[in-house]
Amino acid sequence: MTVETRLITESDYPDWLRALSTGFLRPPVFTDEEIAERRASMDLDRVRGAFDEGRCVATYRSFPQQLSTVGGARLAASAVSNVTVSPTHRRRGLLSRMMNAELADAKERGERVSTLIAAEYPIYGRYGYGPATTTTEWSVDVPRAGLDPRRSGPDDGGRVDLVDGTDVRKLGPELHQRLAAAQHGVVDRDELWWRVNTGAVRMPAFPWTEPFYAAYRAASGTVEGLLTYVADDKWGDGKQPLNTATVRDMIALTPAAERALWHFVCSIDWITTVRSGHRAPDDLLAHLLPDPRAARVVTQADFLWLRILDVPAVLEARTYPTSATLVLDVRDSSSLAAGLFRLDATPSGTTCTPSSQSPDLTLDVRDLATLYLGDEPATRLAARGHLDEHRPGAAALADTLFRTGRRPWCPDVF
Ligand SMILES: CC(=O)SCCNC(=O)CCNC(=O)[C@H](O)C(C)(C)COP(=O)(O)OP(=O)(O)OC[C@H]1O[C@@H](n2cnc3c(N)ncnc32)[C@H](O)[C@@H]1OP(=O)(O)O
Repeated sequence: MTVETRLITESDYPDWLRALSTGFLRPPVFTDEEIAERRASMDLDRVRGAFDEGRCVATYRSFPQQLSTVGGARLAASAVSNVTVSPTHRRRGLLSRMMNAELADAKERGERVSTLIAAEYPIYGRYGYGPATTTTEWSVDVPRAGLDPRRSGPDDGGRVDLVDGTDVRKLGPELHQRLAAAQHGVVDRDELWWRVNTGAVRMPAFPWTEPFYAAYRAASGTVEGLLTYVADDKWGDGKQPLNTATVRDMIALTPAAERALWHFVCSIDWITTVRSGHRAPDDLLAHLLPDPRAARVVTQADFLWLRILDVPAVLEARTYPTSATLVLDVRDSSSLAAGLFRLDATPSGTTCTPSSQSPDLTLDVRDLATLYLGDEPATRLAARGHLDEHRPGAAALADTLFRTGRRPWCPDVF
């Protein structure tokens, strides 16, 4: 049986969407309106499929993305999404064919990294991707948190106001730009993201529940935070409220905003549980509660995966807290990014160039991805057997160079 993998054409698109839903175990039916809406957001030059006797049996898409690195610079990324192979055609190498073609194209286009959110951990390491951020979700037992039940609002001169989706579409993009400049690991959100996530565009495959939105304004009058949450209207047999508030999105540009919005959602009458949604592992939430043990971690897992395509460009793009030199031997089974590189880092600027010196550290390109945004120290990678140290102290030096004060965080699934 010959199965062809290729970029799709306009006429393939409805069948491609059907295959995508089939692979994600969602009902494979679409209205004409949904087909048109989804088609408008896709650049067919970056949409691949596999075809068997004319029927689409695998899907794969990439789109241009900006990834915030340490220090606030944005890296041109190729974001990979919509990866499926129909259950009739699994484990015949279709994903590998589409992935290898797309990574070569991304490198050719000059994209520095490829990014994705992995459905399952074992899939993408073989293609040079490594987990680069961690996601944490907390469940807060509100009655145990110890917040003052008489609390009526922020005590810092700021205020929290309920707003609507139109306000969020106006306020959100600028707040998100500021978040992206301050927080490494953040990926950009386009206009469609804001429309879909405020209900302005609705897709039958993703039933919409209108959420509540709240904005925090500092005493200066500047909006510094936005919160989106839903509640489930649950009551106990004894007529006690047992509502869970689930946070869909929270942007907090300052610790004051973070504090005000967490305290707000944990103080809403009838809410006895708060689910935090995808947060950074070092989110302040637990420690903003008088009793931090009221916040229990319910999810802790890898989140954003990175595939470095251009080692010098990527290493030069981020900032480093101190001056040091390291020679890295980067291994890459596909040869897209392999090489020996000398990193001369300083707080005011960094160069990374091919080198012929003997290496201080050897690591696979996927482990460089895990090191890159500062989520995992080099010494821990060495302890796990993922990094070889050739010069004593080199791994500890890499810790100093790559670690960051706050952990990287990617708020979005894509
Ligand atoms: C970014 C995203 O979109 S994440 C979403 C990914 N999609 C899904 O999880 C949907 C359900 N799963 C699928 O559609 C498919 O199983 C896919 C896309 C994950 C894999 O597609 P396949 O065509 O079966 O993969 P392919 O045959 O190219 O496999 C390549 C290698 O990866 C391995 N592999 C593939 N999928 C998995 C998996 N889920 N777990 C472990 N190993 C896997 C294969 O065994 C093979 O290993 P080998 O090189 O040692 O022989």
